[in-house]
Amino acid sequence: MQRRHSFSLIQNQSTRIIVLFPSSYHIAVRRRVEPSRSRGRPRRRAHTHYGRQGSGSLEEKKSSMELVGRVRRLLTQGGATEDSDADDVGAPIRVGLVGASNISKFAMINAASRRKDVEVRAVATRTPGKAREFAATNGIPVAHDDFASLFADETIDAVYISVVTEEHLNLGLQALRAGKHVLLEKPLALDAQEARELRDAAKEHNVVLMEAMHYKHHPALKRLRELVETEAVGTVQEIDVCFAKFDASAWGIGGKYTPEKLRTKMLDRWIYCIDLVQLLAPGRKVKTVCSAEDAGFIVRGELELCDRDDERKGLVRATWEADAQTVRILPAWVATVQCAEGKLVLQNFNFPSLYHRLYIEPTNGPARVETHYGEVGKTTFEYQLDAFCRAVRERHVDSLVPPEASVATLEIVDKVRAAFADSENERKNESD
Ligand SMILES: NC(=O)C1=CN([C@@H]2O[C@H](COP(=O)(O)OP(=O)(O)OC[C@H]3O[C@@H](n4cnc5c(N)ncnc54)[C@H](OP(=O)(O)O)[C@@H]3O)[C@@H](O)[C@H]2O)C=CC1
Ligand SMILES: O=C1OC[C@@H](O)[C@H](O)[C@H]1O
Repeated sequence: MQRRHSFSLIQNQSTRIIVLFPSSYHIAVRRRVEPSRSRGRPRRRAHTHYGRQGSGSLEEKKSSMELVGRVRRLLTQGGATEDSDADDVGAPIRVGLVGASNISKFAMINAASRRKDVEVRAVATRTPGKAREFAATNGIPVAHDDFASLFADETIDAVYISVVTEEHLNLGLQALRAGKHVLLEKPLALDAQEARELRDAAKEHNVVLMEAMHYKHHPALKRLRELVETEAVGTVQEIDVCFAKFDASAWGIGGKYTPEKLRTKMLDRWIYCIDLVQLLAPGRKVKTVCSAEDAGFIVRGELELCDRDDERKGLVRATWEADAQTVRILPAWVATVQCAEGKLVLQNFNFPSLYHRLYIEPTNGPARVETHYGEVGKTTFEYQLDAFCRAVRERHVDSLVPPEASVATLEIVDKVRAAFADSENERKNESD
């Protein structure tokens, strides 16, 4: 294949070349990483994936316009169409926002505006006045200056919590105990024990608890799972996930994180890597954390996953890396699944509704590329809201996102954290 590089960056100690050509969705990522300190083996293969070639054709222009339409749909409110959701499901679900966050605009306000069966009725913030301002800007009828009065509001059926992760347990428990259904931003909690407490409270109060892992509900992810499950290119051998996005604060722009804050900030990104590994290798348990390294804005890990019943059968190696420090124009959110008879690559697994490419590359056969946008432009958050509404109406959370899955993911996170500590100690000992 002929390569066209429109933009490239060579960056940082771990050698990374990023090539981007957003107007034609041409994103290439090449990574070459030094051998792992702990095992002396290369942590990653270098790999490159190129989208469609060329630019300027009618088809290119059409797809650029489609991209613009998808971005607009994410950023704006819109009316419910005639055939949009459940007219006959009875009264709308009345939602309260816990936190006046940016993400709540996309994940709840804009998503709800496109359906008739959800009403965003109230918002609460801890900072007096902020809720009123947010309500006025976003057309929300009720504003509360504290969370307790939102939880006590009997006109609210469900809440969407999108405040800092450190507060998920506290506010999640208050909401569940008040009998509200809860859509709780990812990561569900800081660790597995907190997640278990939330899961148990939801059960006790017979309400729905769903983690807002929006990406999972998109058709592109469903297709990737189907290809894995049907062994389209053989059994899974290795899963490699990269979640990388520039963060200004990593460079001291717009405020610096404290070391504590940095840890949760990065967890809020690398949780996706572990979550995706879980999604693609369901029912497996972590046999070993081969290596794990937390270097602030770059967090890496390597796991061995084994079948629950038979450790010799189907060992899968999973590697992942989250990076907020590399300068990049577009995020690199890439999942690579190496199978016995080929490879599957999903570019932009995190926001597939904006753009994505799914590469299917059999070892002995022609490679192909697929896209799965589902309903034109429908965002990952709209798919997520479909699932949440279904869960509320049926009192049953989708098999993609039950609280057990969040607990299982955080159990792996806890193991990885323990390995971080080991690798830090190892490094200290080496330098002494
Ligand atoms: N699904 C997705 O794509 C995304 C999800 N997220 C998730 O959303 C959540 C919030 O993200 P983040 O970027 O940290 O949001 P922000 O730092 O923007 O905070 C959002 C809200 O949190 C409130 N807040 C901050 N600290 C506290 C506290 N101690 N107690 C109560 N409220 C508090 C802020 O209130 P105030 O203004 O009054 O300080 C603000 O309303 C996280 O769980 C994150 O993982 C974030 C981005 C994207
Ligand atoms: O959930 C997220 O996805 C997008 C990221 O930019 C953000 O930091 C994270 O919270």
